[in-house]
Amino acid sequence: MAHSDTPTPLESRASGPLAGKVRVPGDKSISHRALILGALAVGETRISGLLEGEDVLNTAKSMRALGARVERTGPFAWTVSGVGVGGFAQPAAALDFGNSGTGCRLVMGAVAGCPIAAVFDGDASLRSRPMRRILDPLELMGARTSDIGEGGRLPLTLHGARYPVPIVYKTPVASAQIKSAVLLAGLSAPGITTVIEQEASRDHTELMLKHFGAEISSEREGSDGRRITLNGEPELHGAEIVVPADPSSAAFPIVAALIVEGSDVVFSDVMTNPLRTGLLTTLREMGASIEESGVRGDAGEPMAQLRVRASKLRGVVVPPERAPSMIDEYLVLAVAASFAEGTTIMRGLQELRVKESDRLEATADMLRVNGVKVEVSGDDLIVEGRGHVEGGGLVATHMDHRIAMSALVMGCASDKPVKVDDITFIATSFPDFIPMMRSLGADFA
Ligand SMILES: O=C(O)C1=C[C@@H](OP(=O)(O)O)[C@@H](O)[C@H](O)C1
Ligand SMILES: C=C(OP(=O)(O)O)C(=O)O
Repeated sequence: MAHSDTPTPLESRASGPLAGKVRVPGDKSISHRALILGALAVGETRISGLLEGEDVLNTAKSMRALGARVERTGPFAWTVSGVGVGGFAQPAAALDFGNSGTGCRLVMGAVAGCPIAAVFDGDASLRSRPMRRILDPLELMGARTSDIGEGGRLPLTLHGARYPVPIVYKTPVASAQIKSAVLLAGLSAPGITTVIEQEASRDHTELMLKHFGAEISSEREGSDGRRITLNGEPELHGAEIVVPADPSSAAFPIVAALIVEGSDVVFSDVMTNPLRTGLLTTLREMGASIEESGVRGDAGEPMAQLRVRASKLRGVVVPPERAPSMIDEYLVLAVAASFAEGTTIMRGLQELRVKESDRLEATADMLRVNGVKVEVSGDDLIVEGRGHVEGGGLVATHMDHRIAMSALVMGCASDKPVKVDDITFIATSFPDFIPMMRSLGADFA
């Protein structure tokens, strides 16, 4: 683990209006994929705006361990010289993905198509997360596992397939990590690999594979789903990647700006891929003032400038089919809902239970210790907003960056300060969160 193992607490107190213009760090999903596809391509990939958070740095290390040349050439600027599809070398030591589900699961897919064996491991949070959902399809494609933890968990050894077979795979849950693992393994399989999802999940892997020269197409399946087909054994060519700002990171200062009276904050280059904008849709339904301008695109990924002004929010019902497009944003949405007038019901949140922590319970606890009335009913989260939050609680972050950031955002506008027990995991996805929030006017001490 790169960060200190000693927990570092922090307190967030009500501040004056937040104001300024910021660019939050590069998108985490796109950053992982740029490194992995760069490593599987022939030639050089130049990445600008890479997220230099611990999750992504662990993926960079794993790509080096698998034989790619990965170099940092300047702030957020990286080059990768790849080994070609199927060309990974046997790593000398275990691959440690720290806290990162995405890094671990996508690299499992990439390794599954190469005739090598690699040990996958991570921290206590990652060791508690389910891996069967990834291993099941990879085994159908010819990979095998040994020395595997109880219940199909880390650590485990993955033996890639010598002759990978293409499959048609229907994902059991909407998960871009499962879809991406199958597609990355499918790169080494002769013929067509198909992934069918009942509800579309983020499509960054598909867009980036196309950008690197793969033949991949996607059509609608049912009302919300997709059928993705990939032609195996392509030659991927090194590419230029500009990583837009991460909407899942922007979510924290966006909610802070909405709840702190008088705030007016501008966010540049925020990725607005429609499969990631469920939070913006929901906040607008709640009455949030979020103006979008200067929409443009790069390699199929749209981005825009967002201007967010403090707003009176009201409770809403968030339908379950919206979950894939805002799966990492429910924690901070629950904070916004606590400051709204009226009840917010968020439906269909079962996937929150298998993230860095059980986010359904941890979110409810975070609100409860700060005096908010909240209920978990099956897989739904119900928050009673009263227009203000009492605060005064100590929030347990459970090795989860998004709990830590959500609680600190809550303290920006609560009546009494909110304290978190440990901020160290924020470095996994948003290393500059604390200085950036302070630059906008937040009072963290
Ligand atoms: O593919 C990705 O980059 C991600 C997919 C999501 O996970 P699931 O695929 O498990 O839903 C999300 O929670 C994670 O932060 C990033
Ligand atoms: C769920 C998350 O990430 P991962 O699955 O990559 O650990 C997250 O960043 O909220």
